[in-house]
Amino acid sequence: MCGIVGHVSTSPVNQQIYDSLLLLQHRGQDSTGIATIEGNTLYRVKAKGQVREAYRTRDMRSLLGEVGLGHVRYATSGSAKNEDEVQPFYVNAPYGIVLVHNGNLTNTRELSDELFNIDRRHLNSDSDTELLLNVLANELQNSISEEDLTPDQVFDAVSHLHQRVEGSYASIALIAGHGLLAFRDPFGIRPLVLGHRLDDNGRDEWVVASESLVVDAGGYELVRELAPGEMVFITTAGELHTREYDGPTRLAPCSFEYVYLARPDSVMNGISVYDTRLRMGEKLARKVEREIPLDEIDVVMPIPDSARPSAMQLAQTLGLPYREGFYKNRYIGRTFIMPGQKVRKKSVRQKLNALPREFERKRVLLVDDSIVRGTTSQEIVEMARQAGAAKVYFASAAPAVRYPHVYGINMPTRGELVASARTVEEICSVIGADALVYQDVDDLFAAITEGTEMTELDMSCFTGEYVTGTVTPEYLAWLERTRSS
Ligand SMILES: O=P(O)(O)OC[C@H]1O[C@H](OP(=O)(O)OP(=O)(O)O)[C@H](O)[C@@H]1O
Ligand SMILES: NC(=O)CC[C@H](N)C(=O)O
Ligand SMILES: [Mg+2]
Repeated sequence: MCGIVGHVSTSPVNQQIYDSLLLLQHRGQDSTGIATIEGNTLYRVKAKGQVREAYRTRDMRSLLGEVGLGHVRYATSGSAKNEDEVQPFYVNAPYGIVLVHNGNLTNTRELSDELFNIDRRHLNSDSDTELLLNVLANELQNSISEEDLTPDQVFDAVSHLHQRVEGSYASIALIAGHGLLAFRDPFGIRPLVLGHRLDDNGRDEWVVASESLVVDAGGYELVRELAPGEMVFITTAGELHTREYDGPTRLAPCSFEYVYLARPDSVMNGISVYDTRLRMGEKLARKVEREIPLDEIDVVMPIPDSARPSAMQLAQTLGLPYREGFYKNRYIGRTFIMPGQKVRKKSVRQKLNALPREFERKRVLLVDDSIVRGTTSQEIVEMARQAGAAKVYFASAAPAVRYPHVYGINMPTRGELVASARTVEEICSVIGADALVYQDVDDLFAAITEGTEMTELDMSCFTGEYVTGTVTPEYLAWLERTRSS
């Protein structure tokens, strides 16, 4: 899951994009890029690392114009180390297009073949985003008529793209001399919101972003979430055009956004991420109550940061004391989205430190939002014991992650998942806990959708059922052979 943002403004846009990217940093730490357009000229700066260290003043000054986009990357295709895959990607025809993408395409092999053998396009990286951009460029080239580019021609091109591309994609592109295009895949797997504000002279300004907190922080009004398959085109003059996709669509957003990826102060598909995490805590509390006698738990503790709302609510529901026993070094990023198991393992110890006073002779229930590779839970259980805990129980606000995630979260192989092919007892012994409680799949579904009209979620990493239906055992085996993280 990467973070993407696009701004159509009435004043220079470089600083606004930078500020928005800082707010989306939790969605990707591998690399970042910004592009702007002024007239027919495209400007672009890309760098590895996080937003704060990536851009210099002279880079920012070189980004001219009042329309632009930005990206923070968490690689799911190709490699985090490859500089050629840092987004935004660029093609020079038609017009000059740059594009950013959050998501992961699942028919990359077919697309590569078609683009090379039929469309005669040269691709120079292993990034699925380069494929997405080239499909867009090709379809745009085909839909342009004699007169200059119209929103309808742009929308026709995206409709054709929807027919060719499979997997997940929320995407923003700049078309030089024309405007900003945004679109969401027909299953709405990855998020994308639209915001609006008026400048001091009453002129329209727009923002499109992965999360609503960017809209709030920039002083915009949230217009709405883009519908599955929907396309938005905003001209450089700030005129908004939208079109629904007339092919088949279904809203099945990624449940992992609510569990871990998104910031709790964002609202996704009309659902507050914070509220869902509270409800996860409530439902998990009921399960804990059924599995561990409550008089055997002295204290409930969160694994900072993401588990805090769930742990707090769990403690309150059970009437147990809530304590913070682990302290976090705020200068270390999120460990799960770091590339490579060695660096992830080392970072957990650097990131979290146990406060012995909270552990000595206590029977503690540790709560995390999820257990994926088990990197965090193994280290944490050991740290709790070293700090003097008498018993260490562990509860996960998400169900067991047993299957690869192929829609934009980097867990492509079963082998790396601690819960794959293991029973709960076996996982408990791997992480070294005295008891382990997982949220039930139905309870997670209810925690996210309760009180809403949402009927479907992508929960594939918990259930093995992939919403796009194109993820075959052969594809998963190929993914395992070609990608390990
Ligand atoms: O089982 P694992 O493979 O270790 O993955 C799961 C852990 O990784 C994430 O934390 P992370 O440190 O990335 O971010 P956070 O500070 O937002 O909780 C998540 O919140 C879990 O704690
Ligand atoms: N996490 C994402 O959204 C990744 C986007 C794209 N697949 C990449 O690897 O760069
Ligand atoms: Mg965590």
